[in-house]
Amino acid sequence: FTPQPQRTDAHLHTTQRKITTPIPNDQPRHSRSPTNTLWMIENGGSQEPSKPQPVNNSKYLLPTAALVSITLVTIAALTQTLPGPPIDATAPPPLLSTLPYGVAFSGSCHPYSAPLLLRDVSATVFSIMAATAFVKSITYPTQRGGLDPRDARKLIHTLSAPLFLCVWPLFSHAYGARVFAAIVPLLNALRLFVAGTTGTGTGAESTQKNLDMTNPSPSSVVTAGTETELARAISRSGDAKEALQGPFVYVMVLLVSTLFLWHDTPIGIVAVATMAVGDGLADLMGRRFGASNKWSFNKDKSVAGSVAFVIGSVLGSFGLISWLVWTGAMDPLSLDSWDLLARLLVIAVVCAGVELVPVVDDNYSVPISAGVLAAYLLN
Ligand SMILES: Nc1ccn([C@@H]2O[C@H](COP(=O)(O)OP(=O)(O)OP(=O)(O)O)[C@@H](O)[C@H]2O)c(=O)n1
Ligand SMILES: C/C(=C\CO)CCC[C@H](C)CCC[C@H](C)CCCC(C)C
Repeated sequence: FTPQPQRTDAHLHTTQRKITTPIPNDQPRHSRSPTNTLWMIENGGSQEPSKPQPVNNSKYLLPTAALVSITLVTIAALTQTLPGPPIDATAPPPLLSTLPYGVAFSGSCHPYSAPLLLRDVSATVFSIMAATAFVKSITYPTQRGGLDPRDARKLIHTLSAPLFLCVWPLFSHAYGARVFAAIVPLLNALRLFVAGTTGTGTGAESTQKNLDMTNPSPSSVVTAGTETELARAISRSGDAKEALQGPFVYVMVLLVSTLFLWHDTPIGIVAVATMAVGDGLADLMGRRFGASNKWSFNKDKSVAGSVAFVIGSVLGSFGLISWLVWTGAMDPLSLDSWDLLARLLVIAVVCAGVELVPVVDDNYSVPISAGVLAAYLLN
């Protein structure tokens, strides 16, 4: 018990004392910091501990960033900087078409018409709202102890990207539609960046850090915004800074695949499905059924997890390719279904091996390996 110097502050009309109590290790993760610093704020001398009410000052981040990005891309489309539908629909226009003034390079696209623009803006707004609602549907129960954070992290990992690719048919056939779609992973990358860099850490840490009563300005009060909730729900250790690791790489892979591969080719689809569904199911199934069948060369991972990886990758890739072809978003491949499944199986088995390599971050190695193999075997 270390009483702080008595201080009253006209601004706060309170005094405070710091009580540090060690927390046993069997306590829930979020309270298992080395010391659970509990700030007691005495209001008028009462000894009742009271937690500061968090101020969500990041709730305007997502809508503001969404409005700015959609406005900028719309202006690009209206000024013909962003190209519309390819003139020769049988041949995808060159990559340069998506770059600013790229249509001048290729000359192979119509202008962005108003109906196409309205469709792509609407699809973007819907996807942003759906992404926020989907993530919230997992972080909300996790924040209240209804879901193990490790399962929450992997459920979001497994489902986010496939669900995003499932809404791709909502976007138009304009070449620039991929730039609108790329706004969705870009905004989530921004959310993760803000959560990981604003030091909103775990419960005690953020309380201690943000309740700096030497500077009782509103900005020093805990900012428990949705970004903090998101970062804690997808963090293995409870440290919000983890949002800048696996999760950030995941959405950047999704951004690059959307912007530069889109559904012109199966390469990005296979890379994303292998990263999301394959690696996600490997974790979820491996942690449950892998205890007795660990690999001899990598005791952290199991045969059960690798089998789940292969099955998830094949079914995820095949399912998403089939969906995009069936909805007309993607041209049919020149392979029949069994040939496609066989090639996807080869890609999945090789990537399952890559996932077992302990010295490389599988958030990079798996999608890159899947994309290179898909370019060779499917394109
Ligand atoms: N082939 C695999 C892959 C994973 N696992 C199980 O899932 C856990 C987490 O797997 P990992 O890929 O290491 O996930 P993280 O690295 O924690 O998550 P991320 O890839 O998102 O960073 C492993 O400890 C193991 O219990 C497994 O049994 N077999
Ligand atoms: C926890 C993650 C990886 C760790 O291995 C994944 C983080 C995912 C982001 C928090 C949210 C990504 C949302 C997608 C870009 C869009 C989904 C849209 C869809 C319609 C639900």
